[in-house]
Amino acid sequence: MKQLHKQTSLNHRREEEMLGSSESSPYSPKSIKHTRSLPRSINYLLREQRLLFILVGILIGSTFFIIQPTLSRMGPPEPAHTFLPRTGLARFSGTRPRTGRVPVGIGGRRQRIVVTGGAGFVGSHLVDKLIARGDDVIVIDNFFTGRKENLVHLFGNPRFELIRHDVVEPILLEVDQIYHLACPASPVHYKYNPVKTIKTNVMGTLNMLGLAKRIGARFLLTSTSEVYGDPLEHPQKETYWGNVNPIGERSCYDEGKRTAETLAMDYHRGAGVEVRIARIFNTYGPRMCLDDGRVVSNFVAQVNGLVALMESEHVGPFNLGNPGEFTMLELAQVVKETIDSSATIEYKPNTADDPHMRKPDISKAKELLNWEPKIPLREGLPLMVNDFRNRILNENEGKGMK
Ligand SMILES: O=C(O)[C@H]1O[C@H](OP(=O)(O)OP(=O)(O)OC[C@H]2O[C@@H](n3ccc(=O)[nH]c3=O)[C@H](O)[C@@H]2O)[C@H](O)[C@@H](O)[C@@H]1O
Repeated sequence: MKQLHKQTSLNHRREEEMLGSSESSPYSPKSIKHTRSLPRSINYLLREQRLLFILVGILIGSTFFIIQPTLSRMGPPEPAHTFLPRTGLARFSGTRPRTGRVPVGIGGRRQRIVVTGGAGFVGSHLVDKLIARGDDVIVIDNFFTGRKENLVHLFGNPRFELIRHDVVEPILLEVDQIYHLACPASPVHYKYNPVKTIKTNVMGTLNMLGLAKRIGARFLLTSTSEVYGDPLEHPQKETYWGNVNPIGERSCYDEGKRTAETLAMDYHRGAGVEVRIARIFNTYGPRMCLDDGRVVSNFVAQVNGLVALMESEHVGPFNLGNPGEFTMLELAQVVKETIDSSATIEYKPNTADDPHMRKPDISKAKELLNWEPKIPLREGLPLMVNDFRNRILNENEGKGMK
């Protein structure tokens, strides 16, 4: 009963509302004339000057869109590189404008940079250079051959971060540039676990290229003169395809780096990633592993070449090395003259697949990157040897920090 009563009074109220809206509303006396002749929406617009508001809105909107492009042209030049907000990831469109890149250190904003293998010999010098330039640097290293001592002077610097991580596992970071150096580089180290060396070169490079693609970062690969193998062309230009044994003891490194180059180029062509490829020739200098065992030929000046390449508009590959050629006997002579006159020379059989001669043609780096090595062997060697001596004398060498 109660329910029936409720329903009846509800219907009654609805009827009243309907009547009221069309005939007896005390709130819209002006509209009564129009309601019968015009559709409801037009009637709504005309009522209380809604149309005027709409027209003013359209006028403001179109003024903004006409003026906006002019304003953005008057603003500071936009760097060609896409900078990502710290809070979000963006995808590289593949058609980024290449003009207007502000050279780093000349009024540009500081960059966020990842250096994989940054605790190593070349990597740690590179990190020093980037930090000195004012960038934020994140080092990723699994400390296979790298050492915390190489970076200890940066601990506590708010622009420096160190992450213990193996690049064979993916990692998600937001940065503007990736220098990918992580890889055991000396034969004693890469032959220690050849399968892991290949894995680092393939999976590690894939992961870092994938990251570069995802966040729109520029990616630099440190490849090596080993991609030329035991060269049949001398000196080696970047156009030379090499002579590499695919099944030898050194193949894990040589072929690993060749594959890394292939991956970089495929990400570049296929996914529009901005890649840079450097082929480093044997480098020597302070912080080199004491047991490195590689023949010295270039002081760490290569680091400047890496930065010049990263900031350039050239993909590469670029040979970064010293074209000054010397035999092992000549090198031994320099050591005797500049470091230890009592040193004696021992003759030992060569290791398998060791290249018989190698000499970079660096015309391309000279011309396009304005780079060439500056420190002659006689000056550079004693610097490295002093560093070795200090480290051997230091009781903590190799202990505690690793
Ligand atoms: O001259 C070259 O061709 C080489 O130069 C450097 O190598 P380098 O600094 O001389 O060698 P290391 O001192 O052994 O540095 C390699 C770094 O990579 C790190 N690493 C190695 C292996 C690995 O799986 N993950 C990883 O982070 C090591 O711990 C170390 O810090 C580059 O790191 C190599 O990529 C390049 O091939």
